[in-house]
Formats: sequence, C-alpha cells, structure tokens
Amino acid sequence: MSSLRTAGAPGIVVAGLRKRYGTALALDGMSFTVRPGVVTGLVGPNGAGKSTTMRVILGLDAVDEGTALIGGKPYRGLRHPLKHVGSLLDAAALHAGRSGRDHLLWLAHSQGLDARRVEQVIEQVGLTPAARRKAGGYSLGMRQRLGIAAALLGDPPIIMLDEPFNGMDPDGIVWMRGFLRSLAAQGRAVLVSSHLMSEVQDTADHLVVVGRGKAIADAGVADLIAAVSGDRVTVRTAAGAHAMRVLVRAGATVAATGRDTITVSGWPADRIATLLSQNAVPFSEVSAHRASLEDVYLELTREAVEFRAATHTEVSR
Ligand SMILES: Nc1ncnc2c1ncn2[C@@H]1O[C@H](COP(=O)(O)OP(=O)(O)OP(=O)(O)O)[C@@H](O)[C@H]1O
Repeated sequence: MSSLRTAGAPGIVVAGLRKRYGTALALDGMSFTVRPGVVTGLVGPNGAGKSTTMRVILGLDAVDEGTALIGGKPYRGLRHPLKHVGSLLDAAALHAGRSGRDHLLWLAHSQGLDARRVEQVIEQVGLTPAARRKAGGYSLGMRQRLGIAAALLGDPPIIMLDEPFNGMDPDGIVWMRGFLRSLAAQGRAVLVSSHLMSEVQDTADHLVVVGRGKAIADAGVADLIAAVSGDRVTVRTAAGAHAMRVLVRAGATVAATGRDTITVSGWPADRIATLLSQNAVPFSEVSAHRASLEDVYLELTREAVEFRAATHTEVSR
C-alpha cells in the first residue's frame, strides 16, 4: 500500500447540517469530526439520519444549512474525489452482467485511476476466487467486499462505509472488523455506519451516536462506557446489614440491590474492599459496574426510538 498523501490532514468535518424532506426533518444540526487513524462508528436507530449525512458529505444531497468538508474542502471542490475519499453507500449498485474485476476496471478507467490497483484491491478484500464471475451472482457479503474494493481504488486517506456489515456472515463480520482496523492503522480516517451497536463493538475507537437528525453523543468508546456505567460498585456479601453500616458510617452512599448484593456509589472498588476488610466484614465480590456498549446505546437512543414508535402509532391509527 502506498503511503497516504494527506495523512495528518483533517478527515471529515460535519458542522450544523440541517435538511428537510417535505415535513420530515432528516438532519437537525448534525455535527461531528472523523479523524485520521481512527475508526469512527456512526450509530443510531433506523431513520436517525446516518445515510443522509453520508450522502451530504459526498455531495449527493444538498443541505438547507451547514457544511461538510473532506480534508478541508467540500466534495465538489475535490479534483480527483476518489483519491481523497472512498465510499460504499449501496452495495447493490453495480452492473449485474459484469464480473467484479471488470466492474473495478471500468471504475478505475472512468475515474482516471491506475488499473494496476484493481488486482491489489481484489486481493485486499479477499475477492480473488470470485473476481471473474458475474457480480449479479454475488451474495450480499461479496457485493459488500466488491464495494469496499471500489472504495479503495484511489488509495484514499478517508473511507466511508454505510452499513458495511449488512449481509455478512460471522466470518465476514470478523474479517470486516479487522479490515477496518487495519485501514485506520494505516492512518486513514474511517467512518462506518450501523444501526446495531454490536457490529461496531470491538471495531470503532470513537462513536458518534445519532438520533433524530443530530449527534446525541460524540466520544471515545471508553469514555461513553464510563459515563453510562457511573461510578457504581457492586458488593456481594452474606453480611449485607453489617457492610451497609460500616460503609454508611464512613460516608459512602449505599443501596441494597439484591438478596446478597449492595451497590455503592462514588467510591472506588479498592477503597471499599479495604474498608470492609478492616472492619472484618466478609464479602465474596467487590466489582466496579461496567456498562456494555449495548447499554450505552440503549440509554442514549431511548428517546429517539420512543419518538419513532409514537410517530408510527400515530401514522397507523
Ligand atoms: N429521499 C428521501 N425522501 C424523503 N425522506 C427521506 C429521504 N431520505 C431520507 N428520508 C428521511 O430522512 C430521515 C433520515 O433517514 P436516513 O436514511 O438518513 O436514516 P438512517 O439513519 O440512515 O436510517 P437507516 O438505518 O434506516 O438507513 C428518515 O426519516 C427518512 O425517512
């Protein structure tokens, strides 16, 4: 892989996008940044505005307000766009009668890209055995791989993939995760959308959670988990009453949460374990509560999903 021409340059900067389709507000102040060297997950429920945002970044949809810049420029201002950003929006959009290889050759030719890249990207996405077969016979997973090969043709520093896990089998999903990570490790800015948190788990370093046309969270994965986890610690003990007396006397906030569990807020686990030991309170477990990414997602998008469900009920009445 050649070195990245614009490594270190800003990736994608989306600021204050607003877009209306008739009465529907698809984007309502969408803002976020996609940095080089990082996989950024764009996650949110169906209809949250992920695809519209990507289409706007690629200049395929106009906005009512706001800006979307790629390496500091709007898409339409890029001289050789595929050398700046590679994208996969719709894996079904290909010529069914052409082989995967011919599809890529045609694309390389029409975009003035080096045809030698075609064999490289076919190999990179693991499509070599199927490259000479008609793309119309490809499974959705194979079409995703072909679409990603196309996105890589121009060796761009920025890659943007809309729902790339769709139609992938478990092996494909594992491959995709590693592949996206390797693209980021090469210094590329990678933006990947999904409506399922489980798909971007273990892949994204940074998450932009969207709901109702705007970013409702924009943070590192670890920070998001910490924010939703709170600073709660679970203590498992058969001497609950004794443990609570000792902890409350020391100033901790404590609640009985189960037959043999209590939850302590605001204290680190090691301090709690030390205090219990010093006071001869027996316990079998002291563990910091850690939310899963799924918890984070549900917590953050609850309102957006409830809104959609209510809208749906109104419509169907
Ligand atoms: N061409 C269009 N015409 C009318 N409304 C549209 C159009 N494209 C999108 N919308 C509406 O804009 C909102 C955002 O849609 P968008 O496809 O961007 O969401 P999404 O987050 O990508 O959802 P999904 O996960 O279902 O693909 C939705 O309410 C959708 O119905």
